[in-house]
Amino acid sequence: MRRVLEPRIVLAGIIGGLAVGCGVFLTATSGWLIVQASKHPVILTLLTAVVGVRAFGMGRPVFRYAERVMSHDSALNTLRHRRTEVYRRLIPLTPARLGRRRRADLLTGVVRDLDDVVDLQVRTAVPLVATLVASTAAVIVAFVVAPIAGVVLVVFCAAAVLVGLLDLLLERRGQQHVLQARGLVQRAAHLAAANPTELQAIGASDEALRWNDEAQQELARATRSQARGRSVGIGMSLLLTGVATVALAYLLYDPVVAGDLDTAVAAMLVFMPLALGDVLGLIPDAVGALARGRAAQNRLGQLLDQQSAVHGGAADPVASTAPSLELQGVGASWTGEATHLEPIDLAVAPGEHVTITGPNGSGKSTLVAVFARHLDPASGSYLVDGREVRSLSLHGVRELFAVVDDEPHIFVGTVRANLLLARPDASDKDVAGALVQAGLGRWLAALPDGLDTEIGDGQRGVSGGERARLGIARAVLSQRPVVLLDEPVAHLDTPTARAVLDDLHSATAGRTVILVAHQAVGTARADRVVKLTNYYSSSEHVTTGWMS
Ligand SMILES: Nc1ncnc2c1ncn2[C@@H]1O[C@H](COP(=O)(O)OP(=O)(O)OP(=O)(O)O)[C@@H](O)[C@H]1O
Repeated sequence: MRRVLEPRIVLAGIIGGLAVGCGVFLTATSGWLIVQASKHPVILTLLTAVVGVRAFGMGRPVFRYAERVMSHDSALNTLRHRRTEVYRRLIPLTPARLGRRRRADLLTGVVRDLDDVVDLQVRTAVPLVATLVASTAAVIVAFVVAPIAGVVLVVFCAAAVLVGLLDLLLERRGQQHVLQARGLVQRAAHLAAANPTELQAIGASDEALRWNDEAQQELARATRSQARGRSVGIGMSLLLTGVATVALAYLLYDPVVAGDLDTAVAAMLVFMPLALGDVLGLIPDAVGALARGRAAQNRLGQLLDQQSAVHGGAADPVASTAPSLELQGVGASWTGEATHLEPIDLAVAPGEHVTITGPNGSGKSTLVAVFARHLDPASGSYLVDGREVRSLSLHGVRELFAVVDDEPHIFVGTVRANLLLARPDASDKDVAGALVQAGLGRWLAALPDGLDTEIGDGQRGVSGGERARLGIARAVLSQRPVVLLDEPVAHLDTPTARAVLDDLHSATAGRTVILVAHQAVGTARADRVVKLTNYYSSSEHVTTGWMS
């Protein structure tokens, strides 16, 4: 709450209160002016009210503008800091604590949640402070002019707050339903869009479309029910405004209650609930944003409050060229409960090219995660250049490794920008050299704008083989001494996979390579093949005849 109600946001709320207050007093003064004018008084009597109407009329947009500038400036500033903080807290959790959600989905969810959290300032705090300021000012004026009008306005405001609480309750319930339905739509759409050929092959296209239809219908139902909740809130606010206006008119025109109150002043007071109705009408939207923001805050808390799966020390690794890597009885677990990598002894010499094979689920990717420092060993020792890895700085050790997975991400942007992620200060010559080494020389030569060619979603298509090679080119460009590859050719046909791996071994001569691949294609040019099994507590080593 302290982070939402920052001083600048409170100030913006007060300025917003002046803006909506101007609106309330503009309506009220207009009421006085119309009734007073109907009595044909001396024109000077009306001048003060005319000046008031002009001042309130001009004050409203000026204060509104000032409030918008200040609140948005503050919220964007908060967003900048919170995003940096969230990314800083996400990095140590990657990948072990992020579950099996696709990274893009996770990031989209985090960004959306963060927007909702920061919206608490602009969409909840500012309107609520503004409503409080304007309604307090209106109630005080009403009390001073005619206490009975003050009482009616207090009851009106209290009832509006109760309606706001009811809105919050309905909004919270609807929110949950909408989020579940949105998740369902996302999963169904992703299934159909990402696997059209596979679905066709197993004759499940119609079933996938039906699932999409059902998910959309569920989302429509959830959205309709949420909108119904909101409209109940808005309808009740309007009803309250009507009741308060009629009640005030009835009371103020009753001489027993109002005494000898001037009719023009009575008109001014009767207009007040109408004008306040507009102000209190901000409450349903504000509580909607409050429910969304709180739910987003909880989700982010659950994600970010997790303990990191890796812990490093303070010492820097000294290796600038390929380090020696050694696992002594290293086992690992993603969850801390089951064992996902049986204890293994494995020493990798500097510059050695090792291929890891084994059946599905034998822990090949887990082994890569341990090497890359994405996961701490659950048992045994992992030594880098003979030093226990947990005594070395996490950042320093991670900098030794270039990691390539089975689906290297192609960002929307130029070929150059996609490569420079690996080494931002690389020259065009280095970038082109890395592409040539990864077997993309002819591809680069055929690109219409060379390194400036746009690739990624909706841009120039990149085939599976080209994508795998782009991942390898990034690893080559990074100049990191150890390259870890987790099934980089998993989605390629055998001849293409062989060609890609051939280029990989040539491009990384002199560097250490640890490659997870299938026996059929990944072993030909490796110095050594290590086979993991599900059943034994040690790995089986097969040495091939080929040496780099
Ligand atoms: N991020 C993760 N979170 C939780 N469990 C995981 C995670 N990654 C892998 N596992 C579990 O660890 C075990 C070993 O999986 P791993 O992916 O390392 O095997 P693999 O040999 O690479 O399998 P595959 O050939 O199918 O890729 C499996 O039981 C898997 O469910």
